[in-house]
Amino acid sequence: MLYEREKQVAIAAVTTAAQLCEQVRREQGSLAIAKPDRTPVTVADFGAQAIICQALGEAFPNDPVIGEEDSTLLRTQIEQLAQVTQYVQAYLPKATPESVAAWIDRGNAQVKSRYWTLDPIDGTKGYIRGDQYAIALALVEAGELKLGLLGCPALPVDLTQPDGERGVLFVAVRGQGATMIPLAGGAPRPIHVTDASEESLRRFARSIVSEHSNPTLQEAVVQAVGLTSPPWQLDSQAKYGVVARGEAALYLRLPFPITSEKRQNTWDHAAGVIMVEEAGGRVTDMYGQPLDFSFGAKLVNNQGIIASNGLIHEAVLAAVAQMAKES
Ligand SMILES: Nc1ncnc2c1ncn2[C@@H]1O[C@H](COP(=O)(O)O)[C@@H](OP(=O)(O)O)[C@H]1O
Ligand SMILES: [Mg+2]
Ligand SMILES: [Mg+2]
Ligand SMILES: [Mg+2]
Repeated sequence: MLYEREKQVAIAAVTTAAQLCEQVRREQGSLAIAKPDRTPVTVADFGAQAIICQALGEAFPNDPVIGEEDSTLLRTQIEQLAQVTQYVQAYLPKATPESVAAWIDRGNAQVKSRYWTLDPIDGTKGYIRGDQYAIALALVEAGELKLGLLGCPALPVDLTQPDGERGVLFVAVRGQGATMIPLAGGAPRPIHVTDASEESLRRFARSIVSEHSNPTLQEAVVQAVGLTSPPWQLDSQAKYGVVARGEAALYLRLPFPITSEKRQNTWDHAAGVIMVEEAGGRVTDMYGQPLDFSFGAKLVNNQGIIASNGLIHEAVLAAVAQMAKES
């Protein structure tokens, strides 16, 4: 099978990173430090990036990784660097503060035709709050997504059973479909988007942090296309997983204001996009253009995200175009 080795290395690395994140959350709770842009980062973000970059570096030494974190801030925080090193040593006993910082910085490479993109914790604010987060890893070749993984340690296997089993790993390979595997171990199960024929599935997914998108406009759009059930509000790319496995018909992430020039980070979307596509859905920007992953860190050619079951995509695009004209 194509990408079999990449898939196995990535599954092992993301699973290990998920264990590290859960252990740090149990032991450190909401502890975080602020980055220069004032967004939070934790010992677990750094530890997960170190674990995954080390594994990718060993298996695919020529592949660059474009990751969210770097070691600049961590190198000035001796205590936190020591803690990250200690957590990483549970899996890599020879790790030192210097090697941990170097593994983290493997995630700041220059983009090449083939590259990996990594968000060691997507939804850090959710992670700190005790809610959803995802470890997101994807492989891009010549601008096309080939492999995507979303480790979601806190996501219920079934969203309607919030007290049931938690912890899933979503895996998608181009042309081979999307699957969900219990993080505790078990067989992969194929997943598919919903046909949204049942009232209960006429739901959409949105961020909890309202500043990350445009909730007012999004509400108007979903009303216009008849997604009248209350939304799933989730941090992180778990939203893409929920669309891919058919629990929501749509994930909308429209910019605020709608004319904003800000661009999305590649690592906030790559793994989620291939998950929805391989589950039978469709993902475009708010103008209906495919997302262009050929640039590296930013989706410079795209604005806004629409990830749907495919069936309602054109109706959503039309509603967004109408709202954008009016606003
Ligand atoms: N003003 C903004 N607009 C859009 N995305 C933003 C944003 N500020 C932060 N983000 C991104 O939103 C991500 C979380 O998204 P969500 O709201 O879906 O959970 C963050 O990922 P990290 O948590 O990895 O930093 C961050 O990259
Ligand atoms: Mg992110
Ligand atoms: Mg992150
Ligand atoms: Mg962040």
